[in-house]
Amino acid sequence: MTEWLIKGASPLGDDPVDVLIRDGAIIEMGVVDAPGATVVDAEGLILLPGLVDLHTHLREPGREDAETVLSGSQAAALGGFTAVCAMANTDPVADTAGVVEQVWSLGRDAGYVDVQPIGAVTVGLAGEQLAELGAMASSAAKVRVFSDDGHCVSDPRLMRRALEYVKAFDGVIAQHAEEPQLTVGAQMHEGVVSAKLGLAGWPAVAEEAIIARDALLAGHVGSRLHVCHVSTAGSVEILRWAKRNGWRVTAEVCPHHLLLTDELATSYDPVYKVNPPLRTAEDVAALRQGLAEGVIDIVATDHAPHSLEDKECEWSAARPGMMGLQTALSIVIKTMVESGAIDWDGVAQRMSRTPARIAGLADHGHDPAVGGQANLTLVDPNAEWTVVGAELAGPSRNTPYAGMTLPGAVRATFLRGRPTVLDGKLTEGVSA
Ligand SMILES: NC(=O)N[C@@H](CC(=O)O)C(=O)O
Ligand SMILES: [Zn+2]
Ligand SMILES: [Zn+2]
Repeated sequence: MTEWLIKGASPLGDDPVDVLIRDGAIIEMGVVDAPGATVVDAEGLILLPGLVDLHTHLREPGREDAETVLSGSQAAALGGFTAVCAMANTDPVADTAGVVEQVWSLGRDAGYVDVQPIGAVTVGLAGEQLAELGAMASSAAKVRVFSDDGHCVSDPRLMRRALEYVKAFDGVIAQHAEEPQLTVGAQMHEGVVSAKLGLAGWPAVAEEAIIARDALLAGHVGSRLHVCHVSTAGSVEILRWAKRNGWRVTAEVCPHHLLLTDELATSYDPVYKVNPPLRTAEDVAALRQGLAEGVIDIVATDHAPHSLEDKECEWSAARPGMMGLQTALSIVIKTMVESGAIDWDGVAQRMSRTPARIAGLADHGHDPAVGGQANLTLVDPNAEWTVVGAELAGPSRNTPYAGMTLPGAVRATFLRGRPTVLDGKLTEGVSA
């Protein structure tokens, strides 16, 4: 088997070392000479544990015209990820052992990242009847994260039962926090800009009310709650309160909510339409602060590719969601690292270690160390690149960052000791 020698990389920004990889594992770190090994020149590059995304939409089965497990896996590898959690809002919905096993094996065949399926909480995401959570947990896909994402589990009794049920196998319910009665017809954040544009608003309280309720429920039954795509300053306050109470609540923020605001809707370009919506500059500041403090635990992409027909249309007809896998790390560098709010260790914490722990992915989220599995990412912190929608992996191109020049570029990604990306380009993958 091929040996790989990464030369002169800086683990988490520390002093440069060489890293020798064989049979999927790191076998030596320091000043290493290995004549037979293939050398990867990593001078000036940061070495991170492979990134882990807790919130990805892969669209297969059902909307392969927008993304497949293969194309989404490739986008993930290019973005520096070694594992992604695939959301359940596919067609058919991932609400049975059969569907989650199918997605899991498609991911393994694709061979670019570990694809860990998320199971639906309710049958068909309909919010009426619990799905077969136990069967999904004991399937080959070993599901631990359950979510009706795209929809809120709004019935408090059902939410309580789901939280209680997953306790048996240390599962977690990942909630899309949106009180549906408060967002009927909503098109964008409810505020000054929506009033000016005459678009129906999605108020902050619709998110905050559900987070507060679910935190109370999770505290009451002693279960794990994860809050998806936190978007408001008020939500950060509620999470701070929940954590102070010692409840088992974790939360994620998406890159787009760390950078973009509702002002962008004045263009009426549906590329800026997303759930929850882009909020105000005050919300953006509070989210950055919450992420720096650890009140918000992780960054997750909510990568939501959509076909051209679903996105290149008028605002009200467009589907919500934006692509994010290939831009996530750069947006985090731009919003959090360049400002000094977090360092590279902080990036590893929020984009690898903690998401791996929440998802229960034992092989991921470990700092580079001798004996450990080689799931690694090499980043050039000084590179810049300009985003072009048509150059992103997969058939969709709904990126809100088109034309922006972003800092930081992924140069290589290793999955179990084999490169999925080298020199910033995809390899053949690591299947077979
Ligand atoms: N975020 C979005 O705007 N859309 C997501 C669903 C979701 O994450 O709620 C999608 O599946 O397209
Ligand atoms: Zn959602
Ligand atoms: Zn989502």
